[in-house]
Amino acid sequence: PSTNHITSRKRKEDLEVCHVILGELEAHRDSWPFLEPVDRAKLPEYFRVVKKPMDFQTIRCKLRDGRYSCREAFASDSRLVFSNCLFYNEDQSKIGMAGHSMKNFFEKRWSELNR
Ligand SMILES: Cn1cc(C(=O)NCCN2CCCC2)ccc1=O
Repeated sequence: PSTNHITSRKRKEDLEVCHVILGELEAHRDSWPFLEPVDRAKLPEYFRVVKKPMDFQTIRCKLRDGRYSCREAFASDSRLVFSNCLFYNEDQSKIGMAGHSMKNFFEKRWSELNR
């Protein structure tokens, strides 16, 4: 039995699931609004209302830097991308529809890989 939060093998398995899902999110046709942080210069008001901005590039860097302790921390940041989007954008807007599409895709794949 390991002493740390999760065994190194479990941690490795956790991170593999995250790499698989993140790759699929980045490759998805509806990922375009989420690939990079919202541009503070173009949309300053975004940062006045969205308290915790998040995007796939930031998640990729955190994953690469070993800053996710477990797969649930990765899932939490992924869900933050979608909740920010649905908070800021109308459902029927192009970005709002992309947010719904990507959220549904994420939750389906997350449940499949965690069954
Ligand atoms: C997630 N999200 C993104 C934006 C946005 O403008 N992203 C830039 C999208 N562009 C497409 C091609 C280059 C960049 C606005 C509101 C929002 O909630």
